Amino acid sequence: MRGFYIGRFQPYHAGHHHMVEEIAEQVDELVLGIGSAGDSHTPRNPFTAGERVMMVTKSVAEFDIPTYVVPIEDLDRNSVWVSHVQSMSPAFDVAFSNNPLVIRLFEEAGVEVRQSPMFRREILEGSELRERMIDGEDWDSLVPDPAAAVIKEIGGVERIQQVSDTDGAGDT
Ligand SMILES: Nc1ncnc2c1ncn2[C@@H]1O[C@H](COP(=O)(O)OP(=O)(O)OP(=O)(O)O)[C@@H](O)[C@H]1O
Ligand SMILES: NC(=O)c1ccc[n+]([C@@H]2O[C@H](COP(=O)(O)O)[C@@H](O)[C@H]2O)c1
Repeated sequence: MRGFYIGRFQPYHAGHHHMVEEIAEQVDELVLGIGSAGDSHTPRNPFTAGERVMMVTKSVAEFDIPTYVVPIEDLDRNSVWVSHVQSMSPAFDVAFSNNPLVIRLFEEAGVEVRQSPMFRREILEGSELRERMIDGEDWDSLVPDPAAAVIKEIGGVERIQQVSDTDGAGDT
Protein backbone atom coordinates (compact mmCIF):
# COMPACT_ATOMS: atom_id res chain seq x y z
CA MET A 1 0.00 0.00 0.00
CA ARG A 2 1.26 3.49 -0.90
CA GLY A 3 0.42 6.58 1.18
CA PHE A 4 0.40 10.30 0.34
CA TYR A 5 1.09 13.17 2.77
CA ILE A 6 1.15 16.83 1.67
CA GLY A 7 2.31 19.90 3.54
CA ARG A 8 3.89 23.25 2.76
CA PHE A 9 6.79 22.25 5.01
CA GLN A 10 7.86 25.87 5.58
CA PRO A 11 9.99 24.53 7.20
CA TYR A 12 9.82 20.73 7.61
CA HIS A 13 9.70 20.34 11.41
CA ALA A 14 9.64 17.67 14.12
CA GLY A 15 5.80 17.53 14.08
CA HIS A 16 5.84 16.60 10.38
CA HIS A 17 8.66 14.14 11.06
CA HIS A 18 6.67 12.49 13.84
CA MET A 19 3.68 12.17 11.49
CA VAL A 20 5.88 10.60 8.78
CA GLU A 21 7.23 8.12 11.33
CA GLU A 22 3.67 7.07 12.19
CA ILE A 23 2.63 6.86 8.53
CA ALA A 24 5.69 4.72 7.73
CA GLU A 25 4.31 2.05 10.08
CA GLN A 26 1.05 1.88 8.08
CA VAL A 27 2.21 1.81 4.43
CA ASP A 28 4.85 0.14 2.24
CA GLU A 29 5.75 3.25 0.25
CA LEU A 30 5.20 6.95 0.80
CA VAL A 31 4.73 10.00 -1.41
CA LEU A 32 5.48 13.34 0.25
CA GLY A 33 3.88 16.28 -1.57
CA ILE A 34 5.60 19.65 -1.30
CA GLY A 35 2.55 21.93 -1.36
CA SER A 36 2.40 25.50 -2.67
CA ALA A 37 5.50 24.58 -4.64
CA GLY A 38 5.57 27.85 -6.58
CA ASP A 39 5.76 29.99 -3.45
CA SER A 40 9.04 31.16 -1.92
CA HIS A 41 10.84 34.21 -0.54
CA THR A 42 7.89 35.47 1.51
CA PRO A 43 7.53 35.54 5.31
CA ARG A 44 4.92 32.75 5.20
CA ASN A 45 6.62 30.71 2.46
CA PRO A 46 10.33 31.48 2.71
CA PHE A 47 11.79 28.32 1.13
CA THR A 48 11.70 27.17 -2.50
CA ALA A 49 10.28 23.81 -3.55
CA GLY A 50 13.82 22.58 -4.22
CA GLU A 51 15.02 23.61 -0.78
CA ARG A 52 12.06 21.85 0.83
CA VAL A 53 12.76 18.75 -1.30
CA MET A 54 16.24 18.70 0.26
CA MET A 55 14.96 19.20 3.83
CA VAL A 56 12.39 16.41 3.48
CA THR A 57 14.51 13.93 1.50
CA LYS A 58 17.48 14.13 3.87
CA SER A 59 15.26 13.93 6.97
CA VAL A 60 13.19 10.91 5.95
CA ALA A 61 16.29 8.94 4.92
CA GLU A 62 16.37 7.55 8.46
CA PHE A 63 13.05 5.72 7.87
CA ASP A 64 13.33 2.40 6.10
CA ILE A 65 10.64 3.01 3.47
CA PRO A 66 10.80 4.00 -0.22
CA THR A 67 9.80 7.67 -0.38
CA TYR A 68 9.06 9.90 -3.38
CA VAL A 69 9.13 13.68 -2.86
CA VAL A 70 6.92 15.54 -5.37
CA PRO A 71 6.47 19.33 -5.60
CA ILE A 72 2.84 20.35 -6.24
CA GLU A 73 1.85 23.88 -7.24
CA ASP A 74 -1.39 25.46 -6.04
CA LEU A 75 -4.42 25.84 -8.33
CA ASP A 76 -7.17 28.47 -8.27
CA ARG A 77 -9.77 25.70 -8.48
CA ASN A 78 -10.23 23.54 -5.38
CA SER A 79 -12.78 21.34 -7.17
CA VAL A 80 -10.11 19.80 -9.43
CA TRP A 81 -7.17 19.89 -7.00
CA VAL A 82 -7.22 16.16 -6.23
CA SER A 83 -6.98 15.33 -9.96
CA HIS A 84 -4.06 17.76 -10.19
CA VAL A 85 -2.33 16.03 -7.25
CA GLN A 86 -2.96 12.60 -8.78
CA SER A 87 -1.50 13.77 -12.09
CA MET A 88 1.77 14.76 -10.39
CA SER A 89 2.17 11.89 -7.91
CA PRO A 90 2.86 8.18 -8.08
CA ALA A 91 -0.52 6.45 -7.56
CA PHE A 92 -1.52 6.19 -3.89
CA ASP A 93 -4.16 4.30 -1.89
CA VAL A 94 -4.57 6.51 1.17
CA ALA A 95 -3.96 10.17 1.99
CA PHE A 96 -2.79 11.44 5.38
CA SER A 97 -3.70 14.96 6.51
CA ASN A 98 -4.98 17.04 9.42
CA ASN A 99 -5.94 19.93 7.14
CA PRO A 100 -9.78 20.22 6.94
CA LEU A 101 -9.84 21.43 3.31
CA VAL A 102 -7.43 18.72 2.17
CA ILE A 103 -9.48 16.06 4.00
CA ARG A 104 -12.72 17.31 2.45
CA LEU A 105 -11.32 17.41 -1.10
CA PHE A 106 -9.84 13.91 -0.91
CA GLU A 107 -13.00 12.44 0.64
CA GLU A 108 -15.23 14.02 -2.02
CA ALA A 109 -12.94 12.44 -4.63
CA GLY A 110 -13.39 9.02 -2.99
CA VAL A 111 -9.86 8.80 -1.56
CA GLU A 112 -9.48 7.29 1.93
CA VAL A 113 -8.06 9.83 4.41
CA ARG A 114 -6.38 9.09 7.73
CA GLN A 115 -5.71 11.71 10.37
CA SER A 116 -3.26 11.52 13.23
CA PRO A 117 -3.16 13.47 16.49
CA MET A 118 -1.15 16.68 16.50
CA PHE A 119 2.25 16.22 18.16
CA ARG A 120 3.39 19.00 20.55
CA ARG A 121 1.41 21.46 18.44
CA GLU A 122 1.95 24.35 20.91
CA ILE A 123 5.49 24.68 19.55
CA LEU A 124 5.65 22.37 16.52
CA GLU A 125 3.90 24.68 14.08
CA GLY A 126 5.43 26.28 10.98
CA SER A 127 4.37 29.81 11.95
CA GLU A 128 5.99 29.43 15.40
CA LEU A 129 9.22 28.22 13.79
CA ARG A 130 9.27 31.14 11.34
CA GLU A 131 8.67 33.67 14.12
CA ARG A 132 11.54 32.18 16.11
CA MET A 133 13.84 32.52 13.07
CA ILE A 134 12.81 36.14 12.55
CA ASP A 135 13.27 36.95 16.25
CA GLY A 136 16.65 35.19 16.48
CA GLU A 137 15.35 32.65 19.02
CA ASP A 138 16.12 28.92 19.27
CA TRP A 139 14.52 27.03 16.37
CA ASP A 140 16.94 24.30 15.33
CA SER A 141 16.01 21.95 18.19
CA LEU A 142 12.48 21.84 16.70
CA VAL A 143 13.44 20.54 13.25
CA PRO A 144 15.22 17.28 12.28
CA ASP A 145 19.01 17.79 12.13
CA PRO A 146 19.24 17.29 8.33
CA ALA A 147 16.56 19.97 7.77
CA ALA A 148 18.37 22.38 10.10
CA ALA A 149 21.58 21.77 8.13
CA VAL A 150 19.81 22.62 4.85
CA ILE A 151 18.34 25.84 6.31
CA LYS A 152 21.82 26.86 7.48
CA GLU A 153 23.42 25.91 4.13
CA ILE A 154 21.03 28.16 2.17
CA GLY A 155 21.15 31.09 4.60
CA GLY A 156 17.49 30.53 5.40
CA VAL A 157 17.37 32.54 8.61
CA GLU A 158 18.95 35.59 6.98
CA ARG A 159 16.47 35.25 4.11
CA ILE A 160 13.34 35.12 6.26
CA GLN A 161 14.62 38.01 8.36
CA GLN A 162 15.29 40.08 5.24
CA VAL A 163 11.98 39.38 3.48
CA SER A 164 10.09 40.09 6.71
CA ASP A 165 11.85 43.42 7.21
CA THR A 166 9.73 45.47 4.80
CA ASP A 167 6.47 47.38 5.15
CA GLY A 168 3.51 45.21 4.29
CA ALA A 169 5.54 42.01 4.18
CA GLY A 170 2.46 40.23 5.54
CA ASP A 171 1.87 37.54 8.12
CA THR A 172 4.29 34.76 8.91
N1 LIG B 1 2.89 19.23 15.27
C1 LIG B 1 2.27 18.51 14.35
N2 LIG B 1 1.90 17.22 14.59
C2 LIG B 1 1.26 16.50 13.65
N3 LIG B 1 0.90 16.95 12.44
C3 LIG B 1 1.25 18.23 12.13
C4 LIG B 1 1.95 19.06 13.06
N4 LIG B 1 2.12 20.27 12.49
C5 LIG B 1 1.56 20.19 11.26
N5 LIG B 1 1.03 18.98 11.05
C6 LIG B 1 0.30 18.55 9.86
O1 LIG B 1 1.17 18.46 8.78
C7 LIG B 1 0.51 18.84 7.57
C8 LIG B 1 1.28 19.91 6.90
O2 LIG B 1 1.23 21.06 7.71
P1 LIG B 1 1.95 22.44 7.34
O3 LIG B 1 3.06 22.22 6.38
O4 LIG B 1 0.93 23.47 7.04
O5 LIG B 1 2.62 22.75 8.75
P2 LIG B 1 2.19 23.73 9.86
O6 LIG B 1 3.08 23.45 11.00
O7 LIG B 1 0.70 23.66 10.11
O8 LIG B 1 2.63 25.08 9.19
P3 LIG B 1 2.03 26.57 9.07
O9 LIG B 1 2.02 27.14 10.46
O10 LIG B 1 3.04 27.17 8.17
O11 LIG B 1 0.67 26.44 8.43
C9 LIG B 1 -0.93 19.22 7.96
O12 LIG B 1 -1.76 18.10 7.78
C10 LIG B 1 -0.76 19.58 9.41
O13 LIG B 1 -1.96 19.45 10.11
N1 LIG C 1 -6.59 24.55 -4.74
C1 LIG C 1 -5.39 24.25 -4.30
O1 LIG C 1 -4.40 24.57 -4.91
C2 LIG C 1 -5.22 23.55 -3.00
C3 LIG C 1 -6.27 22.96 -2.32
C4 LIG C 1 -5.99 22.31 -1.12
C5 LIG C 1 -4.69 22.26 -0.63
N2 LIG C 1 -3.71 22.85 -1.34
C6 LIG C 1 -2.32 22.87 -0.85
O2 LIG C 1 -2.02 21.68 -0.15
C7 LIG C 1 -1.10 21.98 0.87
C8 LIG C 1 -1.73 21.53 2.14
O3 LIG C 1 -0.79 21.60 3.09
P1 LIG C 1 -1.03 22.16 4.56
O4 LIG C 1 -1.76 21.09 5.28
O5 LIG C 1 0.37 22.36 4.98
O6 LIG C 1 -1.79 23.45 4.44
C9 LIG C 1 -0.86 23.50 0.82
O7 LIG C 1 0.31 23.75 0.07
C10 LIG C 1 -2.08 24.00 0.11
O8 LIG C 1 -1.85 25.21 -0.60
C11 LIG C 1 -3.94 23.49 -2.49
